[in-house]
Amino acid sequence: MTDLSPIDKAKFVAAKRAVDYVQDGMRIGLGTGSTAAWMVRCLAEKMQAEGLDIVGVPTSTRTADLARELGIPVISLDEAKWLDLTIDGADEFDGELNLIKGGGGALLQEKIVATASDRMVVIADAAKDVTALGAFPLPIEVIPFGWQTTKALVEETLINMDVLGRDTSLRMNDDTPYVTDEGNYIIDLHLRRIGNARQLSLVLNQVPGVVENGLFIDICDVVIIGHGDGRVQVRDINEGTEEEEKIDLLEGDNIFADF
Ligand SMILES: O=C[C@H](O)[C@H](O)[C@H](O)COP(=O)(O)O
Repeated sequence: MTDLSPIDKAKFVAAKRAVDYVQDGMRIGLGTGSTAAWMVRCLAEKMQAEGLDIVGVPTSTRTADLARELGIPVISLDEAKWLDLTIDGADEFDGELNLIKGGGGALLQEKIVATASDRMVVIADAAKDVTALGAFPLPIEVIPFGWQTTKALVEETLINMDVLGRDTSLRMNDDTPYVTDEGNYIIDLHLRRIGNARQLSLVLNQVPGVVENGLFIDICDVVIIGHGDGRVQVRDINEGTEEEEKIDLLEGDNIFADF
C-alpha cells in the first residue's frame, strides 16, 4: 500500500472498514465512484477469503462491470426487490449525515438503491465532512427534452429560495452533454451554502423535467471517514456514536494497487 497516495489510502481504509458490515447471504447495493470502487475490491476479496454467498445490485454500468470482473454476482434491483445494505461514496456529508451525491453522475440509481436498503453506509475521506452542504455543486438529473426550459425554471426556483450562487451548468463530456445511464442530462447547481436541504430537495423535484436531485436526506445511517494515516472514524446517526479505529494495511492489500 505504500505506493498509494494519502487520499487513496483514506478511501481504501474507509472501504475496508465498511465491508465489516457485510454478512453471508446479504443482498448489497454497490455504489459508484472512486471510493465505492475500493469497496467493490474489498468486498470481492472478503467474499473469496470467507467463502461468502453475496449478491450485488450495482448503481451504474461502471460498477456492474467492475463487480462482474471481480467475480461478484450481480442482479438487478427488481430481482433483489429489497437490500440488506448499500455501501457508497459521497461528495459531501453534514453532521446529520445528509449528503450531496452525483459527482460521478450516478445519483438516480444510487438514490433508488440506497432508499431500498435496510442500511446505507457511506465511505468518504475527511475532506467531504462539512458543516453545511453546498460547497460541492449539487447535481440534478433532468430529461433531455426541454432541458433549457427546465434549467431556467430551476434557476428561478433557486433565486426565489435565495440559494443560487454562481450559476447552473449543463455537465459536458467534451463537446456533447454528459448522458447518464438512464439517458438523461445532469445540471450542476453552484449554490450558496444550503440552509434547508430537505426543503430544497423537495422543491427541486417538483420542477417538471427534473428526475432527481443529489441531496440524500435521512437516507444514510453510517459514515466511515477515512484518513491517510489509516485511521477511520465510524459515525452512526442511529446509535448517536462516533468511534475511531486504526485499520492495519496488510501486505496482502498490495494486490489492490494492481486493479
Ligand atoms: O455519482 C457518483 C457518486 O455519487 C459518487 O459516490 C460520489 O460522486 C463520490 O465519488 P468519489 O468517491 O469518486 O469521490
